[in-house]
Amino acid sequence: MHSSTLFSFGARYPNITCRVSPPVSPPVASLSLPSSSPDSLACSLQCPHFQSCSGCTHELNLQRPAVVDEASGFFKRYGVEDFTFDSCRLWGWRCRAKLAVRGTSDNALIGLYQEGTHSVVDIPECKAHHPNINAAIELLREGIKVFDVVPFDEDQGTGDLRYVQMAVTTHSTSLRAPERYKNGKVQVSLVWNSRNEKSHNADKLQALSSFLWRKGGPNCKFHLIHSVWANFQTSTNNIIFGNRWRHLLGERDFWEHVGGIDISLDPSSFGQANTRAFDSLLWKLHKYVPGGSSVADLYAGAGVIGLSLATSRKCRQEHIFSVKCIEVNKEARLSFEKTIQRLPNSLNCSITWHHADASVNPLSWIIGTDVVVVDPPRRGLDASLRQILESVPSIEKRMKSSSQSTRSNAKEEKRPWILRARELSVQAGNKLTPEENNTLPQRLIYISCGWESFKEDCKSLLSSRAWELEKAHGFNFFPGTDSIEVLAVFKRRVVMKKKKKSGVKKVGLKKVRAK
Ligand SMILES: C[S@@+](CC[C@H](N)C(=O)[O-])C[C@H]1O[C@@H](n2cnc3c(N)ncnc32)[C@H](O)[C@@H]1O
Repeated sequence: MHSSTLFSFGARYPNITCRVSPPVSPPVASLSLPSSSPDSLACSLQCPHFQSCSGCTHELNLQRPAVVDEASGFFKRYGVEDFTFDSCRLWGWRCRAKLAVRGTSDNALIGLYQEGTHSVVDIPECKAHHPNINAAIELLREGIKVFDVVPFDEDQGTGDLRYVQMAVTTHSTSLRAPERYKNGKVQVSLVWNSRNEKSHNADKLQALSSFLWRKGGPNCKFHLIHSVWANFQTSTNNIIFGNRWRHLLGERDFWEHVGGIDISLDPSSFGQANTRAFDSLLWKLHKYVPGGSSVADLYAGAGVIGLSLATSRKCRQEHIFSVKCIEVNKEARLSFEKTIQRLPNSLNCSITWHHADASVNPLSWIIGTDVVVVDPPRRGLDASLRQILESVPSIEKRMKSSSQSTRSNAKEEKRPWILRARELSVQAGNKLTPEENNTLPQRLIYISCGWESFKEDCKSLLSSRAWELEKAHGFNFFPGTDSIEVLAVFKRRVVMKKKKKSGVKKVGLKKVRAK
């Protein structure tokens, strides 16, 4: 029997309830719905901006993007028969949005680019956004008008406000659990077209942020705004954020609760847009990391995956666990440092975060671990890391045959990038970093938001014969698109030892016979 998931969403959304049966058995393909079936209409986007906005590409069957069938077939070919897909929340799932601000102060356009253009489409009724993001956008629009804030003009490089990032926190322990999601509060980051807060248009920035706080802050009937930040960016390229951030109003720290831990996310660090789906993925992930493992979390961001694993119950029972997080964006360190302050004191585990590029000498990060978790950007694994993962059996063989341990090599480490990464590391947990040993991972967990690059990486890893696929799960991280998040579990391939040709015995036998 299939278990069912019930979806519904609040007042601003079409009053639709959609019942979905996750395909466990019979196989996924046989459960796919024809595109015109009543179910596919029931789970349709119903967004007035569909087609003009580039955010969503698929209007029907939100509960089951077409790529799920492809993924199911792909995994089946590689031996995983029981691929599962978690449909998650279908509307109002996006808790983090970066939106361009263009047009005029009287008629500001706040939204995404039209596909293939630099024309911004206003999306006040976006069905993917958490409803409070839409409410905050309306407040912002009003403020832009009242204070004559000039939206950015890309051609001229003029104007005040370039982009806005809206991030929703649903972590409010003063509310009952079912109330928390819909009462999420919005952290607003205004990307201001100036070098700093002393520029000529700074008074408008102050006025706009005070307006947002006055109209949406804690003294309002509905407390909508969590905080207001400014980011200063004057560059002419397409990079959204500049390097300078200023906290203007409201709470400085932004907390969310996923995978069993409170996580702090600064506006400058990477955060998953679909908070609830990410939570489901993390709980599933816990199952695949045995207690007592040493884990490398590569492409770690603020270390959410590694820290969630470190606090999983298994770890606390077994008391031997280490987690190394490797991340190239140094801004994420601050969020990691705040998050570890809320971890349980009793955590008997070594946890480190390293500011490093996982593609540079990747062996140094995976050596001494049992489990490697990778969560790369959409483009997939860096080639150097993939090659090292594929060479794990031969490296292991070489290490076994060599009497010199890599640990003694590590003592004399002189490579500047490794030394720099060690200097910039942060340590947490009651345990000191365990002595490095020469173990190499037995399990690889690949979390992917880029299906096409994942397929290539997966085929390459499997054809190296170092790994085999054990399990695979999909999560509906981006309803309205044909993208999914994949959690794939690989284990080291067991190489059957060839039977020794018993040459000597045969010779012996022959000899016996000869006698
Ligand atoms: C998809 S995000 C995942 C972040 C984190 N695992 C999470 O769920 O919050 C990918 C992360 O990889 C980082 N990254 C990209 N290239 C990297 C590299 N070569 N080495 C280390 N980190 C990298 C990015 O800065 C980003 O934080």
